[in-house]
Amino acid sequence: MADKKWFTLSHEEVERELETSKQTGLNSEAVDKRKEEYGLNKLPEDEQTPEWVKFLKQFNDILIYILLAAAVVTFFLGQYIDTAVILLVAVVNGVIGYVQESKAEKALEGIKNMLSLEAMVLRGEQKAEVDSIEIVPGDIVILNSGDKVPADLRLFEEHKLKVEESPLTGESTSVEKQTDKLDEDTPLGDRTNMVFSGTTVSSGKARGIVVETGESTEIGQINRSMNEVEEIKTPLLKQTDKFGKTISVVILVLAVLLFIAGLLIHDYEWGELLLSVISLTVASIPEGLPAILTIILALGVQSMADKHAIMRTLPSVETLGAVTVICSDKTGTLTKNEMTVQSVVTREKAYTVTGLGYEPEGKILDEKEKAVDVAEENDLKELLTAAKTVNEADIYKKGDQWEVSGDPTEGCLITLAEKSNVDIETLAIQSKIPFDSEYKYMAGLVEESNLKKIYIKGAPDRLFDMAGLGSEERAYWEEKMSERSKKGERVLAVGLKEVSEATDRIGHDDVQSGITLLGLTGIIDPPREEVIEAIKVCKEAGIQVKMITGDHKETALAIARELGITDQDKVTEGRELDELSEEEIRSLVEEVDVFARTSPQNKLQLVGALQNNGHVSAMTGDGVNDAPALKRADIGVAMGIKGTEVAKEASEMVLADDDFSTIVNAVREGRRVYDNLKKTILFILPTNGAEALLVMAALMLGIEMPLTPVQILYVNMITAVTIALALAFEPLEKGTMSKPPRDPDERLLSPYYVFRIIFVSVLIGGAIMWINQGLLAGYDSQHLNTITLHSLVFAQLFHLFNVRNERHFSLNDQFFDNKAAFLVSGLLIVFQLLVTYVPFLSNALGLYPIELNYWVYPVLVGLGVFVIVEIEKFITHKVLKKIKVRE
Ligand SMILES: Nc1ncnc2c1ncn2[C@@H]1O[C@H](COP(=O)(O)OP(=O)(O)OP(=O)(O)O)[C@@H](O)[C@H]1O
Ligand SMILES: [Ca+2]
Repeated sequence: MADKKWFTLSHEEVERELETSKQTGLNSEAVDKRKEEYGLNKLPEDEQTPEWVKFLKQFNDILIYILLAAAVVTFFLGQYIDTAVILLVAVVNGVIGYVQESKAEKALEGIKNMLSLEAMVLRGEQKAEVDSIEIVPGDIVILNSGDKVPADLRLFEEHKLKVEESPLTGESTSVEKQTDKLDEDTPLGDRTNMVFSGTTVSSGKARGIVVETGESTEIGQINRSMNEVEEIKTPLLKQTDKFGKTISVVILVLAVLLFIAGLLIHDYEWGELLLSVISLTVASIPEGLPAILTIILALGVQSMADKHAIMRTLPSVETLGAVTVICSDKTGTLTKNEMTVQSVVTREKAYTVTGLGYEPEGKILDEKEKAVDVAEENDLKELLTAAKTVNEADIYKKGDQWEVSGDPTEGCLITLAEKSNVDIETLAIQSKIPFDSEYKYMAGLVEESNLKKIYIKGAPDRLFDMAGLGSEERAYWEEKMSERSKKGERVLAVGLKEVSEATDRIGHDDVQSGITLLGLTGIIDPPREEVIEAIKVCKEAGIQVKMITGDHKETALAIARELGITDQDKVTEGRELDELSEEEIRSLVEEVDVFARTSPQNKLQLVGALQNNGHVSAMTGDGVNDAPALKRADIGVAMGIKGTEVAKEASEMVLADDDFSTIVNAVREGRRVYDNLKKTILFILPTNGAEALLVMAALMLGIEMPLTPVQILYVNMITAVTIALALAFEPLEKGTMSKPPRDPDERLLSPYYVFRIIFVSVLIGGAIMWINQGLLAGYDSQHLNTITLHSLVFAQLFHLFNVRNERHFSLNDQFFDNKAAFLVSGLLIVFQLLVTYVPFLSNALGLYPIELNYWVYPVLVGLGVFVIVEIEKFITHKVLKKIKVRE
């Protein structure tokens, strides 16, 4: 169908052509049939990189090049076993890297599926949310502000629709749309009666008939994928990449120098010398490190997803751990978004309402607690009619639970109307002003017994202005509003305006004056209990929490105080921000925690100011106009439930449950992942350091090599791949969440860490030298090699338990929490026994099946390393603390 010019047809013709109905949509049989005929509504997957290319890519690494060069050299020296083992290591390393990368990719893929695009369609007379890949030609799609257009549509109904078509045309300004047919030669950018798959609705709403799906859509023909695949490399991994390159250069230079020194000082035979230098090179390369780091990140993303925080990019996992301020919406994030109207005030009377939740059971009582007859209360009756009419929500029973579809603020008004003892009418709306958080009200034009009027509901302060109240009247309403807001209730005002009979369209200009207030409704929205705890956690962790809400300042403050966000009375309104200079906002934002009546632009001002103050900010948002602030924030957080597609796309993280505590949990997870990445590096590098020292010492002293290249490779692989993996499962250290966030510019390897790596390398290397040259001097090389290998492995095994805790080792429950640490320790010991006593393996590695008493040495080296490093940690922390105190 792709060559059909749908825009040249009237929408009635399109309707006939596609055998559908604008009123009822397709029925399920038709949908099933068309799915078979046209296939799913998706673009072909991106040209997949073949698996073998992905595998070969693993070898495209300078460290591996060095290994391969070593293999070539050993081959020409006739050391075929060495060649084979070096090649084997390169291959094993490639396989591991490949498997890890596929795993990470799968995890991201799964998470992407969790974010699949939904679309609202009309099917069999019912509105329904469906996965957008299920959409077929002829479907009637309903678009709202913030939606992503799921297929190419021919519009037949629109209200102020504006669409951003940059994915298609490259133009970032929004295009206005209409529904009439167009000339055949209209270019793509001007086909205003169509909307195209992949573009987004920036404002307004519309309905259209699906004319093209999948590959036949315009975007499908351009063949650009809708979701670009995220890069797997994160800033941290890039940092380690660079680090790897630096190390390689250092190693190569060292190797050359050593080779020359060896020739000059000891006049070794050059072949033998070359072998030793190769040992050094191989020893110093941390082959397994990159793979381990990737898997730690991928596991982190996975565990965040399990906790309802869906990360859209891998680097954000690291950024999360550095967050210093969280800016949150109020409604639905800090509160439950379960609205109940508890009171109504009109010009003359005040009423209370019984019942909780959306269940339409309860009574409207007067001041004497007597059920009122709504038929006799004119203002109340009209208020209920207006509230029910200018309303797009619905309540329905699901099991024994009453639920709301649409905006809960509107749903509770339906429930209120249902509690009336007389039937409240829903009038037909002839023209409407949809709700927009910029304007904070919503209105509809209705006609009742030949009288035209506008019903309006929205923020009281806005409606007061429109009503042009006298000072006495204003004082009356302000007091009624304030009474309720101070209790944390959300107050909504309802009003009307009579208009001339000729009016058939309304806009914002028509409601700026002449409104008659019918009354106010006081709505409770209880805070989420778990948020109180989450906010305490933030405060302890040095993370500031700011409430940025569209609600009234007294309501905002009451809720903020209840949740513990602030204990002061400071609150700033959006319009006050508009008056301030950037400098002033920067200092204000450090002092005020509650911002009320804000517009989406205010959010952008606030993130900007926070960032200029050096903060790393997380910012929540749900609407289209929140997108700029979400993009600007270091971690944009979109709501999974009430958020729009545009908001999700602009953000780094999506909250599956819209809950503030989920953000805090994600930050905690971010800190854990970052700590474990650091610990892994701290753990792995001393293996290489110690080996390099041993090889260098042997060369310089002119003694026999303590390990063969094969043995060195074995040690590197076994420590990196088995023991280090345990660190991925290390729980968050106690006390991490009572420390301030890390400096975002902090280097992965702090000077202290560099010291620690050198210290432990020297410790292990020194201990082994002492055994070889002192205690067991004169023993045959097979014994010595075997004991050296076991000593290295045992030293690292014990060292793992040093690294698990930043401060000092203790036998708390956390120690036992990481089952993986014990599992790998057990496995490692079994491995060591196998390679020593199974003849086939010990031959391959060149090990000697040592007598039992020799095991004393490796165990003592391990224990010694453990104790000394613990002492070093203890002293260092004392010293560091002193330095800090003095500062
Ligand atoms: N459906 C609605 N119809 C009319 N007015 C509304 C509606 N929803 C909200 N309002 C009014 O607009 C104000 C701002 O609403 P908005 O959705 O921007 O923020 P919010 O939901 O109150 O708070 P938050 O930004 O914390 O989620 C509300 O305080 C209310 O007075
Ligand atoms: Ca909001």
